[in-house]
Amino acid sequence: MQLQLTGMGFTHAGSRAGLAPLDLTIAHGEHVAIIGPSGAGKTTLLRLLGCQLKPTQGQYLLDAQAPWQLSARGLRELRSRIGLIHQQPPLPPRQRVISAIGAGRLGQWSLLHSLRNWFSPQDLDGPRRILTQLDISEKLFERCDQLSGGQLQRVGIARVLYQQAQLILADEPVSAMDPHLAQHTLRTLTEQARKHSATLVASLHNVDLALSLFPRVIGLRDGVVAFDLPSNEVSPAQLKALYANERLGSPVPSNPTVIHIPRC
Ligand SMILES: Nc1ncnc2c1ncn2[C@@H]1O[C@H](COP(=O)(O)OP(=O)(O)OP(=O)(O)O)[C@@H](O)[C@H]1O
Repeated sequence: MQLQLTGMGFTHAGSRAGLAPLDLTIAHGEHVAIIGPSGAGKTTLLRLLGCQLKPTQGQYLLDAQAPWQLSARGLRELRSRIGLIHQQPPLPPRQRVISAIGAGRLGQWSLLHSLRNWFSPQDLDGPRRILTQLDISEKLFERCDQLSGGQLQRVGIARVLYQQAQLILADEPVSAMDPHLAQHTLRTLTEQARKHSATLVASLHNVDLALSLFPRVIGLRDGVVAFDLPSNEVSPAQLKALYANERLGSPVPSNPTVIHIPRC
């Protein structure tokens, strides 16, 4: 999907925080990482892109359609093409992993097929294949509340990959994983998104992963775009300025890329 923002901004109700008006175009199939300090507006931007929040200013077009001018049914159809990956996937605790992944296609199935799937999962191979790619296939029949945070995050990713979303919006998708697992998982996500020509926008606190796995990186600070560059053009000085924290003094490392993960 293609995303086009023109002077699009957002202010949270009862607060002055949000997102300053911005112009941004993300091409069909493009992969973009959003980085920036806590409170910069990364989640707010992703929620706007996913049509969960309505902009308070400007225009947002998704594949040349204005989502908020669509009928309720049109908006539902549009949302069914968007896959949201949450830092803490909102999966029912007692639900089995197989059902949680299958639910990714609920918006595409008939009522009858959904009901059948509710009682007995109709497709085992698809979810199992994706879980294998994410190195967690042994959890196919486990309950979601028996998984660790990192395992649950992988189930959330598997659900969106199974959905075959055309736009994937990932908010800190690997934050609960150790560095090597985070790299493997994010690499799998980007490879699968590329294979299906899905547009991918992900917020990440791990700058190394953002720079190594995403060709374009947007730095956000205080609701304002600080830079929007090819990842190989982002300089240490720009990263240092992005994460500078005047209130906490100077914990900013001279080289802010904290975890060094080999690029394979
Ligand atoms: N529902 C809300 N009502 C009022 N203000 C909000 C709301 N949600 C977020 N904010 C404010 O909007 C700003 C941006 O928040 P947001 O969650 O988008 O930041 P973030 O970059 O995702 O942060 P983090 O990295 O900590 O997740 C913050 O100042 C936050 O306090």
